[in-house]
Amino acid sequence: MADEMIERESHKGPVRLRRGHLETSTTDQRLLDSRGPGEWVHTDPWRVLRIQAEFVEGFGALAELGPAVSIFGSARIKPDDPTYEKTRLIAEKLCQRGYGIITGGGPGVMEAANRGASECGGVSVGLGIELPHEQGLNDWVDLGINFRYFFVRKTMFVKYAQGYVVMPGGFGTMDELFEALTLAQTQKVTSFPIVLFDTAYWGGLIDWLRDTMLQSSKINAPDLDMLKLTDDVDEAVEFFDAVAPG
Ligand SMILES: C/C(=C\CNc1ncnc2c1ncn2[C@@H]1O[C@H](COP(=O)(O)O)[C@@H](O)[C@H]1O)CO
Repeated sequence: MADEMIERESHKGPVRLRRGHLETSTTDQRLLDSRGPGEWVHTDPWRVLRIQAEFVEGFGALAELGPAVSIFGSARIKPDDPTYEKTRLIAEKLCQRGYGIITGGGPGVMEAANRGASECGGVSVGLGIELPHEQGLNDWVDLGINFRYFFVRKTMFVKYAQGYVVMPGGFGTMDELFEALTLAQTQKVTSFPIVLFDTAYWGGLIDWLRDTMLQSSKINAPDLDMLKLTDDVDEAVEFFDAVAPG
């Protein structure tokens, strides 16, 4: 009888192992008994798990955030720059209207925005990013998460904000602005108001978008409708009334 010849068998989920396929140790034993070479932690499959873990941490920490506005702008301005005080004021006024403030958690405009929110007693979120020259989160972040991956962090800015305020800034700020414009244009997000604050700084860009990009049919007129260009703190804040909380 064939059955009599089978002395042992083991199961791995739906897989049945007999004779030469039988293993002499358990999965737990193999995990705990050996360290083995460590290069695999630098492989893409392992990175995928780290990326997944970052999404899980971010979604978990921000799930109950409530209405919020993300504020972007230069990491390089100092507190004596007039933009710093304007940013602080915008964050404070948004906070008084019930919005939490989300920033990149760094210095400059980010610090000013977190400061405005924190001093007003509101929700002050900083989504930091691991950089070669570590800056750490600014002192006014009350709920902070440090990300390894830019694209995971950028998902959080969009997902947990009802709109953006974009202060004068450089490449990082432009990246955040144009990602939101692209997501809205392709209808990946709906109703996403964006304030561009400081007409002297952003006016040239708006002119170019309208006179060159739109004029040569690379975008459509409604693509520009969600942008509000202003120098006025109250006007900037009131622009979000269309999506006001409560
Ligand atoms: C270069 C300096 C600090 C870098 N620290 C940053 N920390 C957090 N987030 C940052 C940092 N630098 C850029 N960002 C992101 O991009 C936007 C600002 O970039 P820009 O090029 O200055 O416009 C900002 O909104 C962040 O999300 C200064 O010592």
